[in-house]
Formats: sequence, C-alpha cells, structure tokens
Amino acid sequence: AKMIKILTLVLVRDGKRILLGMKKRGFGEGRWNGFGGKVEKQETVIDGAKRELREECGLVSNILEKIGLLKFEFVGDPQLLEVHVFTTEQFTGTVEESSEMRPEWFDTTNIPFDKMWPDDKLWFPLYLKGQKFSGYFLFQGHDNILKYTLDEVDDL
Ligand SMILES: CNc1cc(N2CCOCC2)nc(N)n1
Repeated sequence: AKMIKILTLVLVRDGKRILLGMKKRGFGEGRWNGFGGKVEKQETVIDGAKRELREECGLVSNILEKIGLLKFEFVGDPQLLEVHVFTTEQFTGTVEESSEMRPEWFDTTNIPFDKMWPDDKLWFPLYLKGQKFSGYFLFQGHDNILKYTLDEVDDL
C-alpha cells in the first residue's frame, strides 16, 4: 500500500501577473513554484493551504479556488504525493520573503518553466485558460518524467 502525503500549492494572481516563489531549501530547492506544503493532522486541506501561503510569502487569502489535483510518484520511493492546487485573486497583506521562499511577480506570458518542476509546463497552460485539471506523473529523480496522464475535469 502506498503511503500518501497530502500537500498544497497556491497560485496567486493579480490580473496578468502571477506570484511565484524561489524555493530556498528542501524539496524543490532552486525552483520557482506556487506556495504550499504539508497539511497538518488537525487542519483541513484548505486551511493548510492558507497557512502555507501566509507563512511562505506573507499574503492572507480567505478565498482559494480549487483548480487542480496532481499526483506524483518517484521511482524507488513508496510515497505518493497528492498535491491540491488552488488559485486566488483576492488577498491582503504585503509580499515578503520567508526562510522558505523568495517571492517575485511574473507576467503570465513569461513564466520561468526552465527553472520550475518539469510537470508545470504541462499543466500550467490548462490553469491559465481557466480549465480545472487532474494529473498523474511518474518521475525518475527530480528532473525526468517517465510517463504521465493529464485530464481536464469539470469538478474537483
Ligand atoms: C513533483 N512536481 C511538483 C511538486 C510540487 N510540489 C510538491 C511540494 O509541495 C508543493 C508542490 N509542485 C509542482 N509544481 N510540481
């Protein structure tokens, strides 16, 4: 039986701009990504997403829209990652760097896919056209996708 780890990922939009964070250490270090991480035992997925958003970039949002579900397996690793993806355009606070993340605004026409997880270039286009998605990716190491499935879905 696969151990499943529940994680979150929040994409912050301001019109044509998207806020991404450069991961400064740990899993995904050196890559731009949305904000997120582990869901604690005592919290819901959405509360975990809001907590990580605030901890990692200082923004507070009460309105997160569920837009995707991504499942990741890594060859030789029994753990399956289940990433619940959210987006928000309504937030307060000021963006600030944290120990985990260095935030920066990007134009959605200029997303730094070459310095992001390789799956992002596959599902971001669905996200940017407002389409909900559900995907599974089998990784070999952190750079190579051996196989994947990615479907547009109507509800999550
Ligand atoms: C393996 N490919 C991934 C993983 C990932 N995250 C895992 C850690 O929690 C935050 C989201 N995020 C993206 N875009 N791609």
